[in-house]
Formats: sequence, C-alpha cells, structure tokens
Amino acid sequence: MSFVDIDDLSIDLGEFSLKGVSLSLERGDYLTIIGPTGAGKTIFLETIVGFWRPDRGRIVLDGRDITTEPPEYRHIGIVYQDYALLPHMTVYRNIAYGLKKHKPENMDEAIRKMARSLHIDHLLHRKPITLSGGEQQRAALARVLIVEPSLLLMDEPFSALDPQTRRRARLLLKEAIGERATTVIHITHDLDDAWALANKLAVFKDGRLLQMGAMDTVFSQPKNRFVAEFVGTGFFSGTVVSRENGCVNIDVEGTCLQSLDRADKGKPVNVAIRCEDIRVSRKKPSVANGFNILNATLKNVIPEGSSSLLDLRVDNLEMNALLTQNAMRRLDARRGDNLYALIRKEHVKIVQDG
Ligand SMILES: Nc1ncnc2c1ncn2[C@@H]1O[C@H](COP(=O)(O)OP(=O)(O)OP(=O)(O)O)[C@@H](O)[C@H]1O
Repeated sequence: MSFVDIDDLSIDLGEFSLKGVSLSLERGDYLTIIGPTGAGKTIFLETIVGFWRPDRGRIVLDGRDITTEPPEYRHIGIVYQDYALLPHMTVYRNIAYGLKKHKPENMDEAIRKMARSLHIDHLLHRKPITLSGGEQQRAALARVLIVEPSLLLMDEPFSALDPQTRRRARLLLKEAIGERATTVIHITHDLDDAWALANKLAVFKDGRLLQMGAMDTVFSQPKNRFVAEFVGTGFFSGTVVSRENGCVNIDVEGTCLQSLDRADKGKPVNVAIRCEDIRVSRKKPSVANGFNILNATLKNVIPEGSSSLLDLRVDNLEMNALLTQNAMRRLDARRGDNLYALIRKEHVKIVQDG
C-alpha cells in the first residue's frame, strides 16, 4: 500500500464530472498536475481535501480511509492561488491560526522558526494587506506547513508572482518541504514549477487522468497525442518497416526514423521525440553512428524565455527543437535555411497509444 492511494474517484457535478481518477503516491513524492483549463484539476484537489463528497471511489491516506471523513480530520493542508490569509490578523496570528486546535508547548518558537525558514520573520507584526504577493504567499505557506500536514495540496500557488519572486518562492518551498519530506500535490500551468519541484507529473483532461508517471517518462513517452502536445513533445504515427542491428526502422509519412526500442515489423506505432532531444546543425556530421540525421528547413523561431523553439520542416513532418540562446547564437540560422536535425536513436521512443 502506498502513502496516498486514490482509487476510481468519481463525482458528477452536472455540467462537469470527475471520471474514475486513480493514482498512488509514496511518502515524500511531489506530484504536479497539469491540464487545460476546466480539466477538473481543482475539483480533484477539493475532493481530496473533503470539499466534495465523491459518488464513487476511495481516498486512503497513510493507511486510513478518509473518503467520508470531515475535512478537519483529514490532516491535509491546502494553499490557494489567492493565499486566503485572514485580513484582520497579523502574519504571526495567521500562522498561529493554523495551530489553534493543537497548540504545541513551544508555539511561539515554532512560529518564529517557520517564519525564519520562509524568510518572513521580519513581517510577523504586519497585516496581509501590507505585504507583497510573494510575502503573502510565504505567509500562506507558513500557516499551512506549521501544522505538518500529512499531505500538502497547492492550487496554482505561484500564479500571481513575477518570474523572479516565483523562482525564489520555489526554492524556499523546496527547502521547507524537503526538511519534512512532505508529500505534495501541486496544480500548475507552468511546467517550470514541475521541473523545479516535482518528481511526478499527472495530466488531466475532461475530468480524466490521462497519464501519470515520473517527470521524464511523461515527457519522453507520452501516452497519446494530447499529452505529447501538452508537454511539447513531438508525436508521430508510423509503421515499422524493418529491424536490423538492434534498431527498428519506422516509416513516418515517408521519413525513416530509427529507434532502439523494440517493435515488430509491419506494426503501426506511435513515436515520441522530445524537443530538447533534437540537435540542429548547419553541417552534416561525418559520423552518423547512433543518430538519425534528417534534412530540415527552418520555418520559424519562437523565443521562449532563455531558449528558442525552432519550427522545423523535415520532409512531410513538422518537428520542434528547443535550443538554448547560446546554441542559437552558434547556429546563427534564419528562416528558410536548410539545416540538419540530429536525433539520437535512443531518443526516438516508441509509445503505446493510450
Ligand atoms: N460547483 C460546480 N458545479 C458544477 N460544475 C463546476 C462546479 N465547480 C466547477 N465546475 C466546473 O468544473 C469544471 C472543472 O473545473 P476546475 O476548476 O476543476 O478546472 P481546472 O482544471 O482547475 O481549471 P483551471 O486550470 O482553469 O483552474 C469547469 O468546467 C467548471 O466550470
């Protein structure tokens, strides 16, 4: 049995339903949930915390079936996007509020220690309205973390923060939960949150959990086209035409891709290629060993923060490659240039459509 076992969680709210969501987490796991707006991510968290009573399914936390327990007995902390601090209380009293049921003997020291770890010890006397967004966020985190919840739920906790404050908040959160090995489920629209914090990723759509797994696995082996597109991984359908020297040759709309994965000749397969795994070069490498080397035309360059996404045309296929700004400068490419896309055979992943 895992630390968190959610089995077949279903709820019908009329216009929206959560459909048989099952997942398990080990103690200390950090799961980020992504998915389009209206996918049911918040309803899922609210069902775990006890805001909604599911029509079907079970929630087991640390061996205890909490499906029908009142929220206050579940020992689950939740942090919202809008922080939900009590406006008439100081930061100190907001944090203490979390401890109102189980006051530890050394409550004052516990509050000050928590405030120090989240760098808000100088703000304890202030009311929430006088704080910046980042400071309010840290106060909200302190209020939830001080009760040492068995499970911490967060619904887009950083969405109102500027990029720099967000990075800092991630670091502080990581330190604060790392010390306690807190198990976390965190909804976000920012994949950088997932890469910075999580070891697991879940993708929701239309009230369903489409895929959950280790971060790398979901990115490199998305189960279907929707998940692939959502995480920015290329997804292609083709047929295995031959197997030789430990490789399979896959025909994808007239382009031959070689993969080290196993599949039978004649089998239709889906292939996933992460945009980070496509290198782009002006020169054709003299040694092709281990690589797919494909002629590519640069259609477009889309700047993405510290990287650029290259829109490449490879025969009949559209592929995206993600290059750092340094790699981009070295490549010095313009729209319409003829280039080479280099993809290691082990990065061409054969995936089951799910
Ligand atoms: N009380 C309710 N009764 C009926 N439908 C609801 C209720 N609350 C939310 N919904 C609907 O359920 C769907 C899922 O909402 P939810 O807030 O869980 O989405 P989400 O994935 O968190 O989206 P976002 O990323 O925009 O926050 C939405 O279509 C929403 O309108």
